[in-house]
Amino acid sequence: MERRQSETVRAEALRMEQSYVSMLYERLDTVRDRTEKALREVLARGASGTRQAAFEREVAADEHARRLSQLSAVERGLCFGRIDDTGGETLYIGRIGLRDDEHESKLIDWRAPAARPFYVATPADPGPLVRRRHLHLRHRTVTGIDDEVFDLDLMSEVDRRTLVGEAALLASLRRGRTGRMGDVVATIQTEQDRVIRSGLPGVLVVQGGPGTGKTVAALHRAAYLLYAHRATLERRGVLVIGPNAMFSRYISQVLPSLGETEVVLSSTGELHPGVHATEEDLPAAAVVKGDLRMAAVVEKAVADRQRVPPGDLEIAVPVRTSLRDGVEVVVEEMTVRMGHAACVRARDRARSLLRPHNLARAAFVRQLLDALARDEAAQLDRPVDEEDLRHSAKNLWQHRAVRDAVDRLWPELTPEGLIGELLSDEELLRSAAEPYLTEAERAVLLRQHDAPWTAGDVPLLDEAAEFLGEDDGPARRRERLAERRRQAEVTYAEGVLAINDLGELMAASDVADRHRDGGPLVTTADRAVRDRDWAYGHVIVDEAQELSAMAWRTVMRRVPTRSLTVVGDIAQTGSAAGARSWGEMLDRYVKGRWREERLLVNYRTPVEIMDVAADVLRAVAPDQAPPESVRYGEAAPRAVRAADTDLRRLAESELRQIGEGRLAIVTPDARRAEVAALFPEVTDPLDATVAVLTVVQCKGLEFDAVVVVDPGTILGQSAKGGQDLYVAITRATRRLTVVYEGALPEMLGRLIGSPG
Ligand SMILES: Nc1ncnc2c1ncn2[C@@H]1O[C@H](COP(=O)(O)OP(=O)(O)OP(=O)(O)O)[C@@H](O)[C@H]1O
Repeated sequence: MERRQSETVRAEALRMEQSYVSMLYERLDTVRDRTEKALREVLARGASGTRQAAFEREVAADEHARRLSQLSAVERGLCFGRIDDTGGETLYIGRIGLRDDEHESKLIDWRAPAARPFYVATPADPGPLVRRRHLHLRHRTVTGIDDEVFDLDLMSEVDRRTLVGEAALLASLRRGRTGRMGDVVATIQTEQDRVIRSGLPGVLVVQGGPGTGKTVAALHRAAYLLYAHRATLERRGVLVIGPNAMFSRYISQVLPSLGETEVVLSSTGELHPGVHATEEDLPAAAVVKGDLRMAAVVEKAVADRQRVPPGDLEIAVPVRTSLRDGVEVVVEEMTVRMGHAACVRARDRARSLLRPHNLARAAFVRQLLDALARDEAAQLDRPVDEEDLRHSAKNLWQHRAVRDAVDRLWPELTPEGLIGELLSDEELLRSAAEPYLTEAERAVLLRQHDAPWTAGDVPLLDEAAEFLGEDDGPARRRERLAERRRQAEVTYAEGVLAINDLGELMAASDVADRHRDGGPLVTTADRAVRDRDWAYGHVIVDEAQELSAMAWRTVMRRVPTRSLTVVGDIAQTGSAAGARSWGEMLDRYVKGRWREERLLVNYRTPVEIMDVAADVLRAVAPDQAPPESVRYGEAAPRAVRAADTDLRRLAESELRQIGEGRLAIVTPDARRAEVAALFPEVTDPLDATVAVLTVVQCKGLEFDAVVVVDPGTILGQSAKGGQDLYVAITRATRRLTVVYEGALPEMLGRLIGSPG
């Protein structure tokens, strides 16, 4: 009887919520229709008219198009929560804010201050709330509700619980993995909310064990910051740096699902425009490349390319040429000279300008040509007035031999050219590195000329770019011209915005950038990725424990304001050049000015699997505490002997167990190819049902079931092998199998009951 009554109450509540949610979707449709209509009208106005009219049309079209894509992005799960407070007020929380025609608020954006109680109320500290309700939607239908009633009389029973919306959270955690991270806007937890809404300025470090939602919280933080500081961030942009391109793809859908499409996702191997470094260095090379001494090595490598000849500079140049059969041939040559001491002076003077190498080159060339022209005039017994000298210098510059000589002495260099040659030429490397690196350290850097770029090369390329500067040739001139044109557009845009009273809503420079020359629209994100010197408004670094000291220099250059979110786990550091503490990497830049938030709850890995991981952590990093899991799993983790195991069969049976989910097989680096060959159908690991990955590759990802192959070799493959095993084990959301060779490592003893 009582049960039937509560079912009736529930059905009534569902009906009520459905009617509210239907109203919200109707409203969304209306706003979408209006925006679409406005866009169509603007486009229908055609391309004719004054420059101002064309400009206004472009601005309006772009704004409508952006709004439209945002409105489409929020279709799924538009509204997910409701709060009722002690004053009798009810608010609905959703992906965006919606108002009715009377301007009354119908849906609160999750990022608005008014939505905050939804995320921070706990039974122990409910704030003004009497109830929090989670709404579950399938398409536009309300399929369920979860209530938490903050009834003070019941507090003693529940006040130990700190999970927000526990039922909704657990339902979300139990879902099978899709290969792409999803947003968690409906179930953000209080400790994560603190991270997400922490202020924009300064450096926030988010330290937390595996599965504590560091990545997902950092991405929601990006969306929050864009909402709360749109004026600042839309112009300068937000950059999210992950460990590799696969990780960037893994997280790529979170921000669009929150209606934010303009955040730049990059990886440490892609921070230097034009280079996509996918390879990893061996640990010994990674350590040397990541060391700050490499900045001095690169500086010396540049200085080494500013040469003087061992004696006088002598260049044979044609004096007379004639045409034979239409081909110009040299009939007389002369040798023009510049004394050794003068060469040294020219080099030192060019260096003393303290300009980057490619920019100082012009000064060196000028002095060289001047000296050669004087010598030429003296030999030909010509008078030397300034005008003549300029003329003969210009003539000399036309000669191939002169240009070749200059290129030998002070070549125009690209970062790729400089670093590529430095690392593959024993002599260049010895000269640049001898003062700073030992012979053994130099030896590990040396590699083949055509070796692919590694992630560890990228900070070196970036460093080189600093010392080389852009060349002052045609590219630079084009750039200056473009900048002047841009300035003119900004002035023009300011005028247009003032006339139309839009000045407060849009920055003229943004408008000018997006509508310049009627060419393709250029977003902040587009411009930022292409520009090495771009200064972002905020940078989020994920898996930040892996960055070397040199990589931090590269990151810091991208954000002169030092507004950063640094996300990672010191206990998971796998790179030999990575961080042992946050202070070690950050104090150099922001000593005493970085703040830390800790995330302590693991939402990914069930208790039974986390117990195994905790044993590993205790053995390899006893000073680090593992996070606490929020739920129990469905199957006990197990260990099986490799000798008794057919990996393909094991994979098939795991896949049967997890149904729709995904399986990862994590192998030692040296065994990946051999294991991957057993699963030839695997293409993109993110889309495959079976992904065969090394530990580096699986970092940051998660899978319903994980098979760890040969843990003994993983443990031994580097000084951080223990951390690697910890990472591998904590990728599992439901099932873990360890396939071991010989004896099971002692730290995994729990898997077969007793150690040994
Ligand atoms: N509040 C939440 N609601 C629902 N799911 C959550 C929540 N927080 C985290 N998760 C889920 O937990 C899993 C782990 O999150 P995430 O990958 O962000 O953790 P992490 O701390 O970055 O882990 P790692 O250090 O191992 O890479 C993800 O599936 C994420 O969606």
